[in-house]
Amino acid sequence: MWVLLRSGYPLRILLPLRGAWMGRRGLPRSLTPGPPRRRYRKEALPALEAPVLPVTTTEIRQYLRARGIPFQDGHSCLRAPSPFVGASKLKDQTGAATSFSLFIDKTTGRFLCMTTLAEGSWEDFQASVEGQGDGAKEGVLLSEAPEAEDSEEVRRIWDRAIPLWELPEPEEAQLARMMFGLTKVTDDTLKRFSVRYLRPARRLVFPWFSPGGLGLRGLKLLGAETQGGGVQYVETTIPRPGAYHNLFGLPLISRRDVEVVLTSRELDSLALSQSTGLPTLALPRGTACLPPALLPYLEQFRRVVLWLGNDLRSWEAAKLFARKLNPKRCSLVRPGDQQPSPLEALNQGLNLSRILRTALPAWHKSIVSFRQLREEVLGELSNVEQAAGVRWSRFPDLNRLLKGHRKGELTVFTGPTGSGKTTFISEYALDLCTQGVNTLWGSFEISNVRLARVMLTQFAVGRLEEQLDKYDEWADRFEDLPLYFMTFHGQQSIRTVIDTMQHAVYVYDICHVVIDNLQFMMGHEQLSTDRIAAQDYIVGAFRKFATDSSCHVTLVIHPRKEDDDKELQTASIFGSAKASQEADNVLILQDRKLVTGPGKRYLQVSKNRFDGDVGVFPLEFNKSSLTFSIPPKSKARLKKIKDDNGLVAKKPSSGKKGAMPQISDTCSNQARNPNQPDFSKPSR
Ligand SMILES: Nc1ncnc2c1ncn2[C@@H]1O[C@H](COP(=O)(O)OP(=O)(O)OP(=O)(O)O)[C@@H](O)[C@H]1O
Repeated sequence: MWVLLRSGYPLRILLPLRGAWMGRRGLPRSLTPGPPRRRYRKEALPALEAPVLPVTTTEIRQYLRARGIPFQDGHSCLRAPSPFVGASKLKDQTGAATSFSLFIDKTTGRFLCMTTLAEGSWEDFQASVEGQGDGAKEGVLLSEAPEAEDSEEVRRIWDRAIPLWELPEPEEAQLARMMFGLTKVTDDTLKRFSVRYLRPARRLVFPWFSPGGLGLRGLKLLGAETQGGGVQYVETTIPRPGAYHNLFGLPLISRRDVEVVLTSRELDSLALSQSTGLPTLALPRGTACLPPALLPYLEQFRRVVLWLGNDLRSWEAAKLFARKLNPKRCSLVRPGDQQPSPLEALNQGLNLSRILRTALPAWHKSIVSFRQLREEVLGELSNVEQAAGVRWSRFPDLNRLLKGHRKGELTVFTGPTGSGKTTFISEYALDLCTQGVNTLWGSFEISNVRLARVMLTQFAVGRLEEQLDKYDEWADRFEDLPLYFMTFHGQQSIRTVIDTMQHAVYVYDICHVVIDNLQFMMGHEQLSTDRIAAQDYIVGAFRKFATDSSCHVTLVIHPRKEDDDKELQTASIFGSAKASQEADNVLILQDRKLVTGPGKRYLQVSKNRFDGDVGVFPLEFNKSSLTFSIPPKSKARLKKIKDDNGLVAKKPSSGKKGAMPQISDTCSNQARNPNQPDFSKPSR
């Protein structure tokens, strides 16, 4: 897990959260057996509190021009001669392709020198340029020492793994092929991609070679387990996922290749390469993210086809990644019965080249006709469950009402002061994050350490103070969640916050931003009319961000002062009606007793733009785990329906659509007792 470090302005500095509080387990973020990956840094790191100004593509260009540095415009990067390549080496190189070996990310300014593998921030680059004639004087090229522990492990596993066709027992080889769906993948294909098999663990082993084939930098191990008639794949990477930046298949790409097919699994790339002969690369973390660090390796391609899988999530990911890669050069293979994942297509005897020809351009004009939309509409209709978004595993009632958590929406959340808003929203976001929703937190009121402590307690569903020996175990698991924190504290300008969010979407493929709370962006306006106007502006900015970035924003807003004996309503949200109008969902944490029940808090869904279902359900706070999701078993659940003017008791209902709870292993005691009254949906 990483922290976005604030420095007054958007952030291009990243630190592992471990440094701040995770502590002891020192697994490496970057592993470099083989030639070390070099990271360029200034002699003194910038002080964390010093402002780091945001950079734009225009500024990067202006800077390069002003310094007389020639550059070429690429798809996601600018290319320039590398100051990190020795002069003699440069002289030997004639073509621009080799001498322009520095790739500068147009959005972040980060650079990578393909020749030396030096990398760093835009400030690092400027420092090296300004320190010239001898660029290395101003700074130090740091060879990141390979973590001995990991390199040894990589080497040990790799040496013990053997090619599938060298397995002594034909039955074992046959079984392994069947488990991984590789019965139609030839030995030759496995050989070309250097895939091995680790017998004792029954894992396929995919290597990560340094560019240029100079050494082994890491591994991915893939296990296959049968589950309910299907196969469940389990992945382990060394180094751990955050530092595993392997584009599997890269050593097979030639400089002259101008087209590539990106897949989300190594197995898919094997199938594609074998049946189409086209260059193909597998993304290191599937549909979860496309780290910008990989973009320089994809610059050479004039056409990129994304064929990421056969579900709506893969389709959404493909659209997001295409934005980063430059949609004008991207085409997307749409999931469908006749267009499953590449490996399945191979196994079903489908023609993969023909499927690739059906790929749709990612570039959309501003005005489209229904003809261009009809396939998307069909996709949504035939995948209603997936279109409803990611379902909570701890809050079945939220699934019942909201149906799921969808990209591009704005959720406004309110509740009385001190009622537990932060605590609840922390668990609500954590639940999604554990299911792979990349999450960015903006906690302006409580420190990240405090927040992380609450979240970790909720994650472990128990008090860690009393079992510190388990701390590392939980912390390690927690650290692998796609969870990031902005380090803002106290008042912030909305521009800075939105810039940071945009940066995080680009760098970490963030799909959910939680802002706690909006009042910290309102400045110090004293007049209430100014405050309301400021709030409207901020809500509008978050709305626009959610839509433009296809990212869900959950915004905590304080309520206006109300009589203590009144329930909060949508109209109780501080400010004008703008917040509730712009919001797709409005959630209210009520801390008054239900009229007929024992619950102390309950959650009210008072607006749901997706399908209109609104209603309430009780929340039982568990003080030791700080969770709301595990109610005491014995208590009767009472029912209410929501009406914006107050709460009205309603009879239990049964057999409602979407009433099935989602049960996870952390909340299996949540399964609803059919004899207990259900909570309602309601009136609209
Ligand atoms: N249902 C609850 N019952 C008792 N204590 C609770 C409950 N929910 C949260 N708490 C505790 O109350 C304290 C305040 O909770 P929290 O910070 O989540 O409230 P909040 O509504 O976000 O506050 P604020 O209005 O100041 O932003 C925390 O110590 C939390 O553990």
